[in-house]
Amino acid sequence: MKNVGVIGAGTMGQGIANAFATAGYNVTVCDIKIEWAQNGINKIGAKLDKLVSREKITAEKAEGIKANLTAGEYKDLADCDLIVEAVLEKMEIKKDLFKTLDEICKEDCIFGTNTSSLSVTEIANGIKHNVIGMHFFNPADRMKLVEVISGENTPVETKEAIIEYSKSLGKTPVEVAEGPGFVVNRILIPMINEACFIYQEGLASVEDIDTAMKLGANHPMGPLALGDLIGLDIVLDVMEVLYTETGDPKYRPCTLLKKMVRAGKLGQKTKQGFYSYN
Ligand SMILES: NC(=O)c1ccc[n+]([C@@H]2O[C@H](COP(=O)([O-])OP(=O)(O)OC[C@H]3O[C@@H](n4cnc5c(N)ncnc54)[C@H](O)[C@@H]3O)[C@@H](O)[C@H]2O)c1
Repeated sequence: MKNVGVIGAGTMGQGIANAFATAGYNVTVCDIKIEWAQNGINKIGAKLDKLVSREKITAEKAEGIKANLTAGEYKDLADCDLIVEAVLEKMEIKKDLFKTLDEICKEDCIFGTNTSSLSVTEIANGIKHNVIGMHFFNPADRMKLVEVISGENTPVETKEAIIEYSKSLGKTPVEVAEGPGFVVNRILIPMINEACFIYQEGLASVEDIDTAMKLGANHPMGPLALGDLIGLDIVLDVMEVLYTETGDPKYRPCTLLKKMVRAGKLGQKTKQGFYSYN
């Protein structure tokens, strides 16, 4: 079975590592410290144990998945066929990481980035390995979509390989050419921003905006509750990327959104956003 390295053992890295390990890949998880990588693996283990106790999977299956996961350091990634990075959404951090791995990984190893908004072409600039966007959705072990984003210099064979990897995880890949926000975030995040404007203009209450979109558009969740779930800081970050990359005023972030982020009202993770979570 192929060897996969997952870098960053946070929210997305855990889900991505879980998805690959469940599909039978040998997965090495890295983070800034090996203890943090191990901590991420322990959290995946706890999630699997919960599924066993709810009789969703067998204990044998859970142990098999756990056995496919190892915490490692970058030097342990030399034999990897694929790297998927899920470190912080900062261009310099992603570029530095791939520069380091460029010297370690075998020549035909593909470098996948889980970036939500950054330019794949820019991340790949100066890197010898082939780089591609492999954008999972949260929770990555359960959500079915993978956006496969080719940068300007991504070879067709690399794109085809990532489509096959995605299918092997039981996911549905969608091909996207590089553009800010790709498909999902280009549609979803401005919708949340628009809901912020509607609330800011006093046109409807938070609850009524969410009810309107749930019952009127059949969305499982209202846009403001969804913003709270994603994190309003992330929503703002993506709006700023859309705005600065395109220069199009239709992507200007709502002032209320900026104010809430400055006030530390980021949604569920700070227990206060459009709703209170105490
Ligand atoms: N959270 C989401 O819903 C979501 C969805 C799709 C894509 N993404 C993208 O996935 C990436 C990770 O997001 P997240 O929500 O998992 O973040 P997170 O903060 O939960 O996890 C990031 C992890 O990366 C580690 N890290 C930071 N710098 C590192 C470095 N130089 N080397 C190794 N590890 C490093 C951190 O210690 C942390 O464990 C981002 O690019 C984000 O835009 C996030």
